[in-house]
Amino acid sequence: MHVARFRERGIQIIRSLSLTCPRRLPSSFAYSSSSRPVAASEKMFKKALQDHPGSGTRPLHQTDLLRANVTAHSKPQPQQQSGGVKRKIEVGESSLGSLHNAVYFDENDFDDDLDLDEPQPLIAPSVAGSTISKTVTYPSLDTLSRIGQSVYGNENPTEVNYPDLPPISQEAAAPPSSMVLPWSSSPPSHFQPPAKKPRTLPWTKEEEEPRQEKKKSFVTPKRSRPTEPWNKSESTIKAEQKELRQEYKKTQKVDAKSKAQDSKIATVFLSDEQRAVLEAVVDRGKSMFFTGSAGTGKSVLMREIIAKLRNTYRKEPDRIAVTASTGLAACNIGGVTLHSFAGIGLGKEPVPELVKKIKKNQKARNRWLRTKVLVVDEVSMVDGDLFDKLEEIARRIRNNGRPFGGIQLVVTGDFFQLPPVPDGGNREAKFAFAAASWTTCIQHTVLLTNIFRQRDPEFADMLNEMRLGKITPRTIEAFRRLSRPLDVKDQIEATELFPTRAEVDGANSARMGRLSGEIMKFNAVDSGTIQDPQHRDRLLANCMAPPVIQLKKGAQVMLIKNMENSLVNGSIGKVVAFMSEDYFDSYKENDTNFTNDATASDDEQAHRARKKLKPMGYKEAPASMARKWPLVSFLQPDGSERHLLCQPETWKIELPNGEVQAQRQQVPLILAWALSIHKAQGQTLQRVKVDLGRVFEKGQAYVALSRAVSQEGLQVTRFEPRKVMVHPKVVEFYCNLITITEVNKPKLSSALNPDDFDDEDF
Ligand SMILES: Nc1ncnc2c1ncn2[C@@H]1O[C@H](COP(=O)(O)OP(=O)(O)OP(=O)(O)O)[C@@H](O)[C@H]1O
Ligand SMILES: [Mg+2]
Repeated sequence: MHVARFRERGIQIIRSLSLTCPRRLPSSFAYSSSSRPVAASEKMFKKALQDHPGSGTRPLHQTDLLRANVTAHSKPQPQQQSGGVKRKIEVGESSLGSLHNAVYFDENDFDDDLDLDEPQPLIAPSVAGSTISKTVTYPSLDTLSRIGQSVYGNENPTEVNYPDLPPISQEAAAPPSSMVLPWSSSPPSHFQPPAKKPRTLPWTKEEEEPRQEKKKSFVTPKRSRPTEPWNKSESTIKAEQKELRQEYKKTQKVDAKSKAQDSKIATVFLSDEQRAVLEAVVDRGKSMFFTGSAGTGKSVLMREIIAKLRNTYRKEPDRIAVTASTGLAACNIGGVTLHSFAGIGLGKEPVPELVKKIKKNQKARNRWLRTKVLVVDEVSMVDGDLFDKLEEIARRIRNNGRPFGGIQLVVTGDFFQLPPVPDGGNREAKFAFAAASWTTCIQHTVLLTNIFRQRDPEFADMLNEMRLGKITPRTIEAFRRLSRPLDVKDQIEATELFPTRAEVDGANSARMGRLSGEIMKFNAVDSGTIQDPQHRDRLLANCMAPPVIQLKKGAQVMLIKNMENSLVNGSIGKVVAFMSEDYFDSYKENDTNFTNDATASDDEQAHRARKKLKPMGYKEAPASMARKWPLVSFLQPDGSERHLLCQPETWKIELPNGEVQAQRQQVPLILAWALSIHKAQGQTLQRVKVDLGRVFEKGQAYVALSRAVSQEGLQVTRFEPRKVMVHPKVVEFYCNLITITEVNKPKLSSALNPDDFDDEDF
């Protein structure tokens, strides 16, 4: 229904602010793809063979390179490639890891490259190129499979001293956070012995179930049995690292398997404007920036684009580089930071030095050479100077004078949200759109306008006013009215958002302290190809999943992985028990045997439950298998509960070639009484409480408030219009966007006229 409503509100596609076509470039940019890189690669290869005559590889001939070019050009979006990379793929054994060992490149081998490959100084592409004015036509709606891959990691026993059985007494959790469980709600049939049939997943039959059956449902994601111990020996770790280096190959094999898992995520029907972007990127290979208010489905669209691109390049996964401005954003989309992709460290040095640095690093150099599509998420936090540096690096390393060295850019974000982090100096943040090369690299800019997160148009308009920094007195009043406490009828409290981590930690530990009951500690298992523990820890510091999480029964938690259509990243719930997977299976089938008895202790209840279950065929798992995991009750928008046994999931920091630099296995939960605004960016929350008193950054107030789905679910305290800070350059950028395209002029130009931003209302 809301789709129809949004259609009424109109679709506005903005066709580029100054759309510069890279086709007509100065002749110095029309670099021919063939001779120099080929010569360079052959020389390097010969040198490698001389240095390591026993490597047993055959030399690469011109025909190989020709064939490589033909292969590359037969792809849907052909781009010029340096022959230097094909050498690495086609020589020697099939595995990239073993090839790396066999060909033996080390840093010094590339000293020659500096002479060979250093291109003539390239002049930045002219902005005054020809202008594309391509009309985007909308396709009809279609079913698209949604991604949101859940990767089930292996489970390993920790050293945690777990209690024997799930603590289920109501007393154990101090009011008001404890949850009253509807233990006796099951029909008598649930007293029957567990059916001896293979485990089925509740969501697959959800449609057929009568409505009342939905009241409470149990979910155990399908997962493999534990295959490796929690504590690993050194040799196991080494073997695992070797395995990870070759994982990109395995990824191919398990493709079908992971697709099956994805199917539990509901299919998303992209809106017309989302589909238009998807087609322009995937089918026509356009470099695009798509933007829009919070909740317009940018992330959903980006996930869809990545899935489609990965499918297009399924035989060469390293052609797609998935990156984001910050570690947190990168971890959320399974990519790496832009810095990490580029191999530039902090990237403070001038471009020639950075180019030398990259050329000495074979892996980084290959990434630049192999990449055909560079995805950049949360671009509002990318520094403009960094963008320019990367653009020049791309041209130099790839010996290709086209914008960004001919790499297709797929960029998203909302510049009204969090800005680039200042680099410590006095320099004011420079946005990516202010980069000299921005307009040359981005062929189309699309403004998404359908807001999905807030279905109430009045609330969506209030937030849009806030986004633009132009708040009417009526909206100010409406926000001030939201200072009342939320009317909450169940056990899930509003998540408080704070600007600083210290405030978040303080709020969460205060709430944990009020709960009685045993603390359960879950340690993450980290691994990856990066062996230096400090380096790995630095990378994983940005992971949504913490290294250690302490939980108690009654703790409010947020799910940080997409599990299936109604249990997604951002779902809020309460821990109701801790139990093993086997125990959960019995619990699922016989939940009335676990009926809550306020007078009995946890141990007594568990003993009773066991006694009842024994004659029904329940066998207690051996101690090694009996690891206990948090059982979380998630409240669904329709008021029903879903119980999920939260077993460890995997987060990866993965380079485009499939190399997993670092990975973390941890239960997919974080404490959610309080959350930092930074961590909340990108989330959709049903109940939010925001105190704007300490907000200090431009865009911060907007990010915080726009997480809410409705006014009923939002409490705002200390609302002051001056807390709603908007960067004037961002306003100007979006004004130009509208002025140039003149799409939907009457509606949007009145909302975004630059003269409106004189602060008269403040
Ligand atoms: N085509 C669609 N159909 C239905 N729901 C959608 C669609 N696209 C997005 N949504 C839903 O809208 C909500 C917001 O989407 P998403 O997080 O992608 O927005 P966003 O633009 O990335 O927001 P933000 O700027 O805050 O990160 C999510 O709950 C998502 O599931
Ligand atoms: Mg997003």
